[in-house]
Amino acid sequence: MTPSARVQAAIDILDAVIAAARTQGASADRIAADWFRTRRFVGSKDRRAIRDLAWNAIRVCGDVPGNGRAAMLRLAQDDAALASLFDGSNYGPMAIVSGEPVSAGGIAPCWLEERLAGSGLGADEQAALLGRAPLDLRTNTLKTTRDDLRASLPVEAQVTVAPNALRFPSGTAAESWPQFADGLFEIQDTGSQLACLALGVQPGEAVVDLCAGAGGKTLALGAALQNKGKLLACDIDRARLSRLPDRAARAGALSETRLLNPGRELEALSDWAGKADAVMIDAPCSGTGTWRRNPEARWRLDDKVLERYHAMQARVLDIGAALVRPGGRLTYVVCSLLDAEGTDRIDAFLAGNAGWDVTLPTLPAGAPRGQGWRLTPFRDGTDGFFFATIVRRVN
Ligand SMILES: C[S@@+](CC[C@H](N)C(=O)[O-])C[C@H]1O[C@@H](n2cnc3c(N)ncnc32)[C@H](O)[C@@H]1O
Repeated sequence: MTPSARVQAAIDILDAVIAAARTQGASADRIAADWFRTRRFVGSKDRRAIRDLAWNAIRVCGDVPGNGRAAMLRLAQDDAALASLFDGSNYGPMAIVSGEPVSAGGIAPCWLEERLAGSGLGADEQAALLGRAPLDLRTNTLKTTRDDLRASLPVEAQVTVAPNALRFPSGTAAESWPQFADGLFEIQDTGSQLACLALGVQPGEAVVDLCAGAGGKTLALGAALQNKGKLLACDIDRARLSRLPDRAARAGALSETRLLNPGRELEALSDWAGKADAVMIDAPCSGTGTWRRNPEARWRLDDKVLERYHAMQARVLDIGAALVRPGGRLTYVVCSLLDAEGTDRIDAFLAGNAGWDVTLPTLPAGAPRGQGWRLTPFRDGTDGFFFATIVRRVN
């Protein structure tokens, strides 16, 4: 493909991403994957270049752009080489017309930038939300050690502050390595690994991962249990949860999965009521802490969407709390840095439920925020997370 044709391809993908953002349709990742699947003639170098162009354009447009061309023109404003590719050549974008619409820049829609600022995130912190994330993996300590894994890998790795983490440049194809097929590691951000450590799981405990999804955190909890004890992974999403058993088998992690009926979750969990030593609640959230990976997610948010998340967060907290034994604990996690989804949810829970105490984790990164702990891309070099651990009093 010519460089100009790559730009037009990125504009076409952007048009689809923008339409999907307006209608809560497919994610940008999904859209790009579908686009490339139906154009097998596009080689891997072209794919990478097209994707980089589209994602960079998404990053520089704070609010939903009018269309893909206006978004790409925003990127081209600070990049003369890119602007010169608007040359009207075959398969390339039409030449730039003076005065044509260019999307506004920014970190996020204005209302959302205000909420981030109100949640204690200054300009540097906000800008870092849109950086490029490295690729982190978690050594599966059920099968190997971090040092042995590191020595066996084809690419040089850095260690991070999480005890089992290794870090590689963005775009590293770690899932193609044989060590992945052998279950020696999982792809997991350092922040997510630290959030799992906050639950302090010990071998022999009875642990529930209430919002397990496809099991990213479940597998880390299973490794902490050393397969001694009980681990139950639940979710209301059949498709996500159904991916867990194969992953657990590859990792050699013992866990039971249980699909919950939305609105009737506790009926299916009656055997666990008041019995769990530890409950992980990786709650559904806006994902403001993962914009490095999904920058278009900020175009999908509005107050209604946020309110839906708040209701879901309150609900999973109530369900999880009902499972904790006296003296047991619960860690509430969101990959969002908005206080409304983090410390405010814990405040609301504690205001409505007597008999719980907050405990702060001891971790090698992050800092206290309200009733919990916060990790940020700018300060900690991880995805953005808030988590809080609360302990149920014995009487
Ligand atoms: C942030 S995702 C979990 C990601 C997963 N823990 C991981 O580490 O990959 C939140 C999950 O909560 C689930 N969820 C939402 N409401 C729920 C409910 N009432 N009970 C259980 N799971 C729920 C969603 O289906 C979604 O999979």
